[in-house]
Amino acid sequence: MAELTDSHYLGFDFSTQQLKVVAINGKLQVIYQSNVQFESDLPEFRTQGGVYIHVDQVTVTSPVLMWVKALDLLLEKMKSAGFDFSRVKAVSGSGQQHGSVYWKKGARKTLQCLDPGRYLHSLLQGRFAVQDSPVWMDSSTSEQCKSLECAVGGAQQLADITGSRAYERFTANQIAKIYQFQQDRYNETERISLVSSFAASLFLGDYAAVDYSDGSGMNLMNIFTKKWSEPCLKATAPRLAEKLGNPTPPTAVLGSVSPYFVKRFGMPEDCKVVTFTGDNPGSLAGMRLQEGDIAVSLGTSDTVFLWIKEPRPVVVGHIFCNPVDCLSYMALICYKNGSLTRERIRNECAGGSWEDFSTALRSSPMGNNGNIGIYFDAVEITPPAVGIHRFDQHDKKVAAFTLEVEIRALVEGQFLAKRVHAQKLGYRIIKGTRVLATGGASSNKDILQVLSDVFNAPVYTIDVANSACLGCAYRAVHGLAAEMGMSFAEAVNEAPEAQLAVRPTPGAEKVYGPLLKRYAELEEKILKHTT
Ligand SMILES: Nc1ncnc2c1ncn2[C@@H]1O[C@H](COP(=O)(O)OP(=O)(O)O)[C@@H](O)[C@H]1O
Ligand SMILES: O=C(CO)[C@@H](O)[C@H](O)COP(=O)(O)O
Repeated sequence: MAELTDSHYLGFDFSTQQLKVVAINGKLQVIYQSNVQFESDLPEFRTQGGVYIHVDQVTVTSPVLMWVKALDLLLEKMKSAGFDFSRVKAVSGSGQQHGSVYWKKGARKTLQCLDPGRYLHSLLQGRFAVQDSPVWMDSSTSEQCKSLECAVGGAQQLADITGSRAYERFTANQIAKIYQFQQDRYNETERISLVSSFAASLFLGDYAAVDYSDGSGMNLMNIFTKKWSEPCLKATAPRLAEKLGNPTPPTAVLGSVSPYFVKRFGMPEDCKVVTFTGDNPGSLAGMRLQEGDIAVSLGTSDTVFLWIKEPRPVVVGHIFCNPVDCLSYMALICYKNGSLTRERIRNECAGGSWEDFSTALRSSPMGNNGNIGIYFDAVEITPPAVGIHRFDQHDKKVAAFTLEVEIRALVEGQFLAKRVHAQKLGYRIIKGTRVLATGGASSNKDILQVLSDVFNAPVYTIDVANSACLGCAYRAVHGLAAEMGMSFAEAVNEAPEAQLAVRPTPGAEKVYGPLLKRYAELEEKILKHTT
């Protein structure tokens, strides 16, 4: 038993607004958590919530060195807090999906001989061909999307290969844009990483492979053969396969940590680096999602995801390889207007207070007296539309709502969209369905109550709001166990179960049934006017 509590496993998450870490012991108990906020802890990079929104409003990037410096800061913070690195048996992690990092020729050598007397950010300065990495919030690559779909015979054909039609934020389209507009930078690039494999490379002291699950968010990998698709590579940029390396199973042990971490932080020489993955796949692991459950992540982006066995890619949403079971898949729908839109409405309608935002939700009726709001501050992903759309009970467009109605309309509209789209993907809410909620906003019970009412299902949460970090700490444990043939479920069997947070209010289905139908029709109408 002592052996179990003595061993430590780390899970990192390089997400949009912050870098977070969770440490667990061999009994899967959380023993440490910390984070570094990009905007407030690293003000020298002058990001807004970790990103730069460019003047065209559609190009969105993050400075790659900020992520490196955040890791320096977080590790120093852990050291000052007395965290015992010498007990760490394995490290894994996740990153915001789709974002890409361009390592300059020669960077591999630098990674292989990092001087433990210096910070990573000073060692890696000048080692990137592109300083500002395109991230998932970018929607500037419509042209590249069109030509990728055209090259493989259409949107459905691309989905049949890669699990998704072409999306602006997907890495192939971002790489194509860099090749077309910054060819010298592309030519200077020795390796292209995802945010997840970039982070793994820092720990490994060498280029880390892209895993199947995060690799599914690139429009480049065949999700069935788990190899790069030749037609997609060819349509994106020349000599791309050699810059990507081969994809690897998410459970693979990549090697031991770089001597940098042994000498600087006292990690054991045989501490393993388990493949890093995307943050949503990481959350699937953290929530120990089971078939039949539906997960709703309320982070910077909102996402809905499911565990599926038989993938049937369509042109709505995405199919990714499953991060914990190579024979399964996960379906995912992503929304750009998540927490940032809730924050805007909180600031405008509740004086910047989540408490007052919650009071407004509690004091307004389910169904909002028939008022529906659709709030796309930025061009949405599902559906690709923009603007603020308010409708009264007769579906008549109105210019404004009262403050309380506006707050409820936003939250109800966001959850109606999720249920409508999940059902379009084939998901059915049945008796016994559990909604598992995670992400920053899942700490808000009043938001969860609306989620539970709209889905007419109980909502469960886990103790750690950052399920991606926790999931990656679990994945670190499993990485070692998988080498002995153990499944993920077996490896984390003892982990705490998700807890019931809220149950649906009686009568909810009667209220939201008709609203779901109206929401779907109104969204169709908006989309018709957009395209
Ligand atoms: N009490 C709350 N109610 C609603 N939203 C909240 C609350 N606390 C935090 N949040 C939201 O959580 C978001 C961050 O979520 P998180 O999952 O940590 O994001 P990411 O992983 O993308 O960095 C913030 O942008 C904030 O709007
Ligand atoms: O684009 C997607 C998923 O397809 C996003 O969900 C990103 O993975 C960003 O994650 P958060 O930082 O919002 O958790």
